[in-house]
Amino acid sequence: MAQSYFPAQVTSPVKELASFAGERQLKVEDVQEAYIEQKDKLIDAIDSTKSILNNIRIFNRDEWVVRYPQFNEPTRPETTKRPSGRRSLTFVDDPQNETEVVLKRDLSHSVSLSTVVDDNTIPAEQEEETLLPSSDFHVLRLDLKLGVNGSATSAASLVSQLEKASIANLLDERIATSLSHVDKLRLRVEDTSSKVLVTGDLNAGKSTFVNALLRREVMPVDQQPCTTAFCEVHDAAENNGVEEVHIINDGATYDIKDEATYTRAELSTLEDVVGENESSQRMLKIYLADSRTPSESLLNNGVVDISLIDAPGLNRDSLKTTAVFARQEEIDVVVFVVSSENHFTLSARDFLANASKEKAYLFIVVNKFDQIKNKEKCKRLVLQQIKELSPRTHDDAEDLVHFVDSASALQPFAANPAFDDLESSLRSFVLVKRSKSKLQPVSTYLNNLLCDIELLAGANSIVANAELQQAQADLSAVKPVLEKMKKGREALEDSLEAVEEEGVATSSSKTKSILLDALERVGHGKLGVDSASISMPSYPGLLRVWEYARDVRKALIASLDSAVKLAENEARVATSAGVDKIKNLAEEHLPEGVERNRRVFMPEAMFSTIRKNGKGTPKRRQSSHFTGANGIGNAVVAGGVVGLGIGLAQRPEMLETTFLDLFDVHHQLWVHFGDGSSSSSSSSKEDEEGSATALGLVSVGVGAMTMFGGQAIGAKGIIEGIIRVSDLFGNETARKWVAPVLGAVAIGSVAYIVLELPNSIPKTVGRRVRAAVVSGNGEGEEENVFVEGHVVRVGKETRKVLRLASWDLKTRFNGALEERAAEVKNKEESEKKAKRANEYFGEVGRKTRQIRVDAGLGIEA
Ligand SMILES: Nc1nc2c(ncn2[C@@H]2O[C@H](COP(=O)(O)OP(=O)(O)OP(=O)(O)O)[C@@H](O)[C@H]2O)c(=O)[nH]1
Repeated sequence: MAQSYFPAQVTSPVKELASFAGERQLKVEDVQEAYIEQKDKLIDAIDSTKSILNNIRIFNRDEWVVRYPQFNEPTRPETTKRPSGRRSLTFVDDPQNETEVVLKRDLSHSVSLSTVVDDNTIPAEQEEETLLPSSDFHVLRLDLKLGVNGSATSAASLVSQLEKASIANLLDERIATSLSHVDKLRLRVEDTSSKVLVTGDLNAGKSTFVNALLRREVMPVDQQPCTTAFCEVHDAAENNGVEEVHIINDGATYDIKDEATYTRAELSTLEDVVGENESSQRMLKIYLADSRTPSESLLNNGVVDISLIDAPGLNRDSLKTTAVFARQEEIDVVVFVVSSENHFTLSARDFLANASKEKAYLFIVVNKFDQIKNKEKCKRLVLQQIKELSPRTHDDAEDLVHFVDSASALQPFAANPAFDDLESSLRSFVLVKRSKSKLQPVSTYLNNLLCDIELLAGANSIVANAELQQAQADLSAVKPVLEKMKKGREALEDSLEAVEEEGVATSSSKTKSILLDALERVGHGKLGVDSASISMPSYPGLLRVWEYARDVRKALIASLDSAVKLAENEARVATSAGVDKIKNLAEEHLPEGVERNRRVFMPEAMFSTIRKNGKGTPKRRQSSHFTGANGIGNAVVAGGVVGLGIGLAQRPEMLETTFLDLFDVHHQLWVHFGDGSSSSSSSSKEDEEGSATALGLVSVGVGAMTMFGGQAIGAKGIIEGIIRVSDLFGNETARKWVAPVLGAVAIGSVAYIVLELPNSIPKTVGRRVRAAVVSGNGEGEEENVFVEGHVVRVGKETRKVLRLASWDLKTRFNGALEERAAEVKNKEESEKKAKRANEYFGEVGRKTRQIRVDAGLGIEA
């Protein structure tokens, strides 16, 4: 079949000619059809390949850094159970990361690449197969040489040192080069021109033969050897249908569009032109209109634009030029004309010997056969000579050696089957030759290129798939964490707020109850708290009543301070509990891998406003409730506490003992002569009960007398007492009784007072101490500044600590949340990218294979 003109593989010239012999019976039309079909397929394949390559470049630039794979011998020895062709696939930018693959060769010489699961127990047939055409690159290979001391190290060792992006750039450049080559190939495939060089001995009838092929007497024919110019005959269609001669100017490269490169001449003047250029081996372009149908015409055959070159006859001068000419790549076929009368001359032998080395495609026309009488003998002799000169031509002599009479072929209506056979053979030969010389190299290059693309796509598919799986695995790990965090965020914030509020509430309420209780007790002359370190002084006797009052005051005040400390300790406990809760919340809400707050809460650092630096200079305290896990630094020294009545024992005014600590005149009067509305507190009620007798009153008046044993009392106090008493007894009757009554009362009172002092002093002092820390608002409403102040202070301190811990957790949580969100976003992008790349390369692989199938390149459908 015609198809066999285009075998998939390049065969040896001998085989080619043999195949040509087998196709002898083929009609020219079949050959033409097959040629056109193959040409169109190749053009389509070239266009599709170009589009794929351009697309890969864009994809490489915009979406995915295309990786360049390399295959090495396996690092592990192959087991007998394993299929052969095991290779380790690595990428040059990442040579350490090996993937084991199996390359299988099937009958169509394709190679399959199997992704191998590392587990040896998995049977080979379960392996997922990706068809790949080859194990190595042909066209897209990055052939880099690195010269070290004159020796080149392997390309692989160089590229492995390169960055992923650099390799992608190198690959891009390689693709660009390949694309421009493909463009050239396209031009080559599209170029339908084919040159047939007609040469031979002097006067062998070359011009006559060319004229016979053209069925026109165009080339000058002479008995004398004359032609020295190379006359290249083209279809006039190439010259806008105009028949004329273009004489190429000396030194110019002919370009039909550039008139400066040639001189025009009328076709009718060709003989003269040839004559004029006899001495110079000039090149003439002759444009001829061939009126015959494409199936008849050689020049205008509808498939290939054949141009015939009538070369000068071979002699010592022209031999070299013609030989060089014949070697040119654009010469598809050399037709050698030999006169049957003369056989092969020395020059002819020389030329043929060389040409058969260079060009296997020789077509031999033994001309002037009509002149030979003993035709068989002649044939035998000529073939014998051909056998010696070009055995391959001799092997295919039936097609390649023709014995004709060119002169008679020009005669109209004269049957010339030998010449017709020659012409038909020549046309087929030109086409077959053309497909070999033009289409086959293009097919081979394109096939190699497509195999490379397929390999590249397959390897990148593997990477993309691995990255996709990695991204999906990462996502399935990190996404639920993010979701949980997002969902838990509000709950965490609420919990933190609750912990803070609860801590503050507990601290505050404890403080309030402890201090109220303590105040209550102090108000009754008892120690605010039971403390081993504080005790009420024992009564030292009347004469040291002043010291007693002072010691009682000290003790009571100290007990209040102690109560404050107790409250603070309770707050510490509550705060610690809160901090622990926050820690638990951290465990509950912070994802793994997020560093927990490693600072340790130091409850003792609470309620200290000053810490000392190394030099002992007081310094404002910063957030030092927490210290580093190592405990270094941040040591907090509980220092003096000031403000809000804190550290009462250190406030001199609180420790000042006055006369009123012994006899609280104001209190007594207020109790008895006040408006009675001061019973808001239970303590004042008790005061009332305890002193609602005249004795209390009298004690005011005479109490001053007891002072002599102690500190001096101001005269004001005494006079005040006397005046009050005299006021009471202002009338006559009273005056009469006053002395004895007064005397009796005084004696009784003094006795009572003296006896009562150990009890009354603590109460008086306690009441006064209480009153000093609890201030009234002037409207009878008592505002417990002491308690409220401490409640606020303790609450604030608790809140400060808990808020700091909450803030820390929130910051960590939000940081971790943002990190996870960014990670998820990142992984989602990777997933998308890998997915897209996986699909893309899969599609490239499929398309590439389809192109090869469609163009009949290497693989069958
Ligand atoms: N009888 C006969 N004469 C031929 C045949 N072919 C050519 N001639 C004659 O041979 C002579 C030379 O023919 P050309 O065609 O000029 O030969 P050529 O090889 O072109 O000559 P150069 O280019 O000068 O070497 C002419 O007189 C032709 O008529 C043929 O087949 N039979």
